[in-house]
Amino acid sequence: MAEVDFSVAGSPRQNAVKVENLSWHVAERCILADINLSIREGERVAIIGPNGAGKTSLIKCLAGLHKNFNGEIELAGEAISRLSTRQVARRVALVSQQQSTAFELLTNDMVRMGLLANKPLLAIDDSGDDHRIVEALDLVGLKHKRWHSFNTLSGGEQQRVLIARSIVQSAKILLMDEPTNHLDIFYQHQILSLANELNITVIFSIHNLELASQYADRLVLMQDGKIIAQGDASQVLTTERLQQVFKLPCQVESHPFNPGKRVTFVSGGTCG
Ligand SMILES: Nc1ncnc2c1ncn2[C@@H]1O[C@H](COP(=O)(O)OP(=O)(O)OP(=O)(O)O)[C@@H](O)[C@H]1O
Repeated sequence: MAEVDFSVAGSPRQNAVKVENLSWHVAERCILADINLSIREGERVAIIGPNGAGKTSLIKCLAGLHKNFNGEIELAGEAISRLSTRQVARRVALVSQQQSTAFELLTNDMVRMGLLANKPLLAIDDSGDDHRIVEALDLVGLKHKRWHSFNTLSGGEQQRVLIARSIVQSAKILLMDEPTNHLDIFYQHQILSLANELNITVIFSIHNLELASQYADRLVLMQDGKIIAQGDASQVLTTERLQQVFKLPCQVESHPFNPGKRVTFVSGGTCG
């Protein structure tokens, strides 16, 4: 299958992320191969693809969680392999799939963790820190839950707290691994709009192709650990390609209410 070229003519913005010839193996198994990707500052990129395609693995590589990869990953022009954990945390915030904590942490504690990218672990909070936590919680509409136990919040509220954490972290790249999982339709839209309103680079993996096309400037389609297409929704979400990747007959149309695509799969059918 031919790879769709993606280029932005005359863009003055520098790359937030540049990935060259990335591969990642576990034991003898190749999980990611031949990954090449350049993401501009402020771009919103959705990583899509079937189960096991390598979306989470790629996001973890970009977050600095997998260190034993081959190839090169640059964050704002610096090779990730030359950055300390704290330096990576100053560049990248990660919202991973919603998880309860083993400890009884308060919402405030979860958000406060974002401050640690920029200050020593045992440093005492000053009034500026306090203000930033409140401001971030206010932005995600959860100031009133500041002193509640994180584990008692709903899935959507927990995701918003993790976004508040990334706001106080002040990273210029937000990575989100399936941020809409377990969320109702309202919160799915709310989380993705909120992320886009931050005006930073946002890279998220997602199964819902319509949300991907609605909220991302660019889609990156993965299959079997490789990028098989990237570009805007019209370039990537073609009937032929989706049928080949998802093994179901489908129809792709312009969405009637937003600039994205409407994709309908026919259940029970077989394809490819
Ligand atoms: N640490 C690991 N050790 C061994 N295999 C792994 C590891 N991490 C990922 N894999 C394997 O790599 C493949 C890709 O996994 P990954 O979680 O990246 O896919 P994904 O596209 O995010 O899938 P999903 O849509 O199901 O979340 C899977 O087959 C998975 O089992």
